[in-house]
Amino acid sequence: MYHRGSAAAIIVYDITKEETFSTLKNWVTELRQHGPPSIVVAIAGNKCDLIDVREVMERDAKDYTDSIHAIFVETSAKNAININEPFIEISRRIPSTDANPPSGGKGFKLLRQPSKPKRSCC
Ligand SMILES: Nc1nc2c(ncn2[C@@H]2O[C@H](COP(=O)(O)OP(=O)(O)OP(=O)(O)O)[C@@H](O)[C@H]2O)c(=O)[nH]1
Repeated sequence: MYHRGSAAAIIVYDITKEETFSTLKNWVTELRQHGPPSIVVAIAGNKCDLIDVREVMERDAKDYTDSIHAIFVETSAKNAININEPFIEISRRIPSTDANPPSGGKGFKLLRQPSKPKRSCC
């Protein structure tokens, strides 16, 4: 896992494999110990279309993610369920890096600087 300078991390487990949820907890511990202190963590329980073979209960995953203040969502990459949601929530939680935005919040125009006249030796 490479996390130096990261603003956010999404950790994915497979809801049909309990061991992937246990492994995820190790990654969270690693992130908390060595990752940036303000990193936003999102946990995605993938393959939520396979509820018949579910091994990780949604309630258990939610309780755990609440305890570590992480974003939680169950996803299905196969059926395109909740794929955008973690990204949207992450973008809400990442603090703005611009402490002094332009007044009015309407942005500003980048203007071309008048080029300095070239000096010539003769
Ligand atoms: N039913 C279902 N299958 C999925 C989903 N996402 C991935 N898969 C399938 O799971 C298998 C592994 O997908 P990969 O993208 O290779 O994921 P991986 O983490 O490398 O592999 P595993 O951990 O072994 O699942 C492939 O057969 C995918 O088609 C999903 O949301 N639902």
